[in-house]
Amino acid sequence: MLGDLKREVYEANMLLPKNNLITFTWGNVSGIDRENGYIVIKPSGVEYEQLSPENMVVVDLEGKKVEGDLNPSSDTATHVELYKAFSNIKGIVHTHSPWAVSFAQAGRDIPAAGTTQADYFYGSIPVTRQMKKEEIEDEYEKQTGSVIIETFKKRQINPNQVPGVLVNDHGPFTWGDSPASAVYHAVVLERVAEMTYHTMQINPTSIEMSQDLLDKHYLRKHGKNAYYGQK
Ligand SMILES: O=C(CO)[C@@H](O)[C@@H](O)COP(=O)(O)O
Repeated sequence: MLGDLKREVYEANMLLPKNNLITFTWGNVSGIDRENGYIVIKPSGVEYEQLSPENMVVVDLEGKKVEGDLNPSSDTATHVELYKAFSNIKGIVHTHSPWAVSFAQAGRDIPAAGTTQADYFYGSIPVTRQMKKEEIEDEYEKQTGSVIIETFKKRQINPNQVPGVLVNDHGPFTWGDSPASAVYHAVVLERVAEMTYHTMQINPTSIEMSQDLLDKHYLRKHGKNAYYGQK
């Protein structure tokens, strides 16, 4: 079942170590078949060299395993919540990439400081609030998803325009219209976290880019009159 999606998700997982986003087994990619209501995700705690299309795990939209010998990623319930809430996304990535984690642990957004970020994220990459004791104790991974969704709702951020978040004290989640595009956004997020950290050292007081330049760069790639790249 879902052979093509398993291969796609496997290949997207393998892009994480290739792009230096992974230490040990600290990360995961999933993809969704929305027509049939199935999610394919990396197995939990398995070394990247041991992964294969065949050992990807299939779960339903309740996070229940429907195919696979191995346990699904420990973050499966977070992925499920995000797929349910953000109806356009088709791939999700979680990593512990160090620059993104640095902002998450500091409880700070990554502000939109320049065009590298503006090409992919239409504004700041938000950080969630800290999780409460009861959220940590009961259905922690599902509650992690809920706290992400709450952040986007409360701050009126469109997840199609800002395809990533920092979970406070934890790390980044990104998404996209395929598993590979979610990885692409994870790479961009890590690079802009590093650049922004350095920018903040040079100018600690004022680094936000102008709204005009943010609009120009985001919309020339993603607006209805987008013209960046080839047709
Ligand atoms: O945050 C954690 C573990 O604390 C996980 O995201 C990370 O190690 C990846 O776990 P999985 O191998 O996907 O279960």
